Amino acid sequence: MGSAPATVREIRRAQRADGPAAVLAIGTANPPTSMTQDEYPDYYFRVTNSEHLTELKHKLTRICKRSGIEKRHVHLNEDLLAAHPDFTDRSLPSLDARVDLSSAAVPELAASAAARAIAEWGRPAMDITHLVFSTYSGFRAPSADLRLASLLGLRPTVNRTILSLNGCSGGGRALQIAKELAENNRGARVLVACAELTLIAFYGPEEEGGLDNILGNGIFGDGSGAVIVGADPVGPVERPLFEMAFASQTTVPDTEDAITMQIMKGGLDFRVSAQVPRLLGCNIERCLIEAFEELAVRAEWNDLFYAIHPGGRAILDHIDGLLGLDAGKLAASRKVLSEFGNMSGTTVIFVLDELRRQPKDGGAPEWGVMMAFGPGITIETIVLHAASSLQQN
Ligand SMILES: CC(C)(COP(=O)(O)OP(=O)(O)OC[C@H]1O[C@@H](n2cnc3c(N)ncnc32)[C@H](O)[C@@H]1OP(=O)(O)O)[C@@H](O)C(=O)NCCC(=O)NCCSC(=O)/C=C/c1ccc(O)cc1
Repeated sequence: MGSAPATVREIRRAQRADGPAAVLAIGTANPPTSMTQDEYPDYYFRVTNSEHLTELKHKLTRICKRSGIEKRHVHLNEDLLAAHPDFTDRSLPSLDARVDLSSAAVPELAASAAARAIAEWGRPAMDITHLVFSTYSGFRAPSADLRLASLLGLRPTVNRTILSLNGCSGGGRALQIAKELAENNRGARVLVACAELTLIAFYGPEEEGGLDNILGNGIFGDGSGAVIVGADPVGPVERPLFEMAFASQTTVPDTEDAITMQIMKGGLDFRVSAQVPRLLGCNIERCLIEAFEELAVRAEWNDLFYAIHPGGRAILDHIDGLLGLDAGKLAASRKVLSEFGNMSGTTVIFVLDELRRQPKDGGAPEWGVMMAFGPGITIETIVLHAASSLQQN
């Protein structure tokens, strides 16, 4: 006589993880070419044959000086640009060539970051059950996620999801999806990969308007970040870094036009309102209050650690001021901004990586928050709990 068959509810309970999803490993990568902010305006106006647009060059110089950025990495170097001179003029139909270049380069860059994350994780790539890939630079199917799975030797049954055009909130969204997958599938190990290449949106300055393009050229850079997410870590191999205690997405009302992206024949066209730092500033604290109320955790803003997407220096300044943060609270975000610029959705993964490396003189906060912002305006919030190994580090 066998035992009574399990109910669907019992089967479902057994399928779920016991513990919360946790960040188990992080890897990052950048293209080898880098440029300092001091040299960028001369470079940009020279390679786009636009030296005569002196007012715009002065504006880009002012933005570079005020950006809080020292250097950025780019895939589209001078040699590649010489082979694709039409990229400098967005009225020309250059989209095909841009898609060719990014379809090849995005998975390669993501594979570099993911290989580092997998090496740190300590388990074979074949143990990855799910892949969530976010990019604004890929417009082809099969997509960059399939190529990445092949480059890494993932199992043929890996569950793939690709997110496109989430912009700067892409990393935050991908991590939230990974949390859901890990907590709802016992034993799941989710690889989150983000890779962003500005070559899809690079073009020369325009005499009429085009200030969004000048802003973009002053602050955006290329990079890739990868994270392994899983619940119920298998010791001693798996060492959790951050547990993901709560996640939410908020759309700021009436801000659909504040950040927009659209694919055009000449590449990706983007618009960024000068009001973005203020609009975010007005809504950040409400997201934090709601998140910590859900958890019933009493939080003083200065008692938390922060992994904030450094969309621009002015955004970090607004958040610092509105939350009344002590000096250095946003140090990880500012350091990543300084060394790499705004790498859109992937940046927040660099910030998490920086955060876990920072010295914790005299102990570190137990609770913290990751926030990323993108078109919508969308605010992705994840409340993090530092694993014990990190608090003592
Ligand atoms: C570093 C900035 C740009 C300047 O610093 P500042 O302290 O405001 O300094 P100033 O007030 O002196 O401003 C310098 C100049 O920058 C100009 N500026 C100030 N924001 C602006 C503005 N959104 N537009 C175009 N001029 C501006 C500003 O008008 C001014 O021009 P001028 O008076 O002629 O010197 C700062 O304003 C800042 O960090 N802004 C936040 C930028 C921001 O909104 N980032 C998040 C959204 S970005 C996004 O969604 C990306 C999409 C994306 C798209 C394509 C990709 O390839 C990749 C990604």
